[in-house]
Amino acid sequence: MQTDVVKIGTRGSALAVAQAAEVRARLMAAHGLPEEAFEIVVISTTGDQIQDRPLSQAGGKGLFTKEIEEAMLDGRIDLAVHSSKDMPTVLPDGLEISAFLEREDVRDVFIGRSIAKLEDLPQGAKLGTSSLRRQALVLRLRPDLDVGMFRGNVQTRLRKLEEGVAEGTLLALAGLNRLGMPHIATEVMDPERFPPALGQGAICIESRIGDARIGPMIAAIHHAETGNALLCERAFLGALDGSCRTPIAGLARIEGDRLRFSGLILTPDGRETHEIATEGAVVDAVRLGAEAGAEIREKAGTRFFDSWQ
Ligand SMILES: NCc1[nH]cc(CCC(=O)O)c1CC(=O)O
Repeated sequence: MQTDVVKIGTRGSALAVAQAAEVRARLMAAHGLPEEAFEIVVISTTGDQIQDRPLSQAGGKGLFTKEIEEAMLDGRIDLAVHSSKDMPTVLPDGLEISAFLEREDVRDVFIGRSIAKLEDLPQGAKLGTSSLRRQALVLRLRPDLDVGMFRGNVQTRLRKLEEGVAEGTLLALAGLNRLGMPHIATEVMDPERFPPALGQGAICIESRIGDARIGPMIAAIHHAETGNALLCERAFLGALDGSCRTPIAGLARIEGDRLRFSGLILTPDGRETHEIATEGAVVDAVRLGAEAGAEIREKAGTRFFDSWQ
């Protein structure tokens, strides 16, 4: 029954395809289905095509999701697998995030070419990253470093490092774990000093609202604790109207029925930072995140946000 094959849309990078395969494996296990019940459909996005400038300058949100969402609305795919940190807070009409998988390691790692630790790099050393958050966090710790653009998927960036384009780079440990290469990290960053992107380490599944076949299928693999943490983090991000390409960091942690959230916003040069910490009941996840966002906004003032432009 070819028409019943569930089509899973994803970007084409090795990491994205590994994430889609993980979702397929979980759906197979949850529903006792064979691999042939699913097809992984690779879709190229604007974010994948832009290699010559930082994504923060490419304009617009959802650079990694737009083409995939169009395919879902057209019925070419049935569900899409994304990294939560690449997901805008507002989705197109008719689509929703229907599940989160259990979160992987949330931490960033430093990968040094010949020096293992960020703090041991010589004065003025070159560090490559295309993330404004990582740029700002690095400059806060090491204002002397020469932080430059480093685009491309994980493999491309590692090749550039080998070629000596930079002395080091930073990546998410979750991605390295999923690619089976955590050993290339030379330093795991402490999330207190170097907080992750909102949503980091969590795979999410997007689908059509009200899809009677796909909706319940996906609900079976939802991880509630991760879902609640992400509700809080995405509410914080929504209140700041940001995306993963602005210098915002933060993390929600859940213990039992309690949720603790801490968030941080920085100027791109890392010189000015504002922090917020809050805690409350897990059932109030969205309110806690939204209030933290409103509060940090007020703390920082409009001049701070103007400096991002
Ligand atoms: N923006 C690219 C991206 N989106 C998600 C991850 C890592 C995996 C994750 O956070 O779940 C990465 C690569 C990186 O930052 O190292």
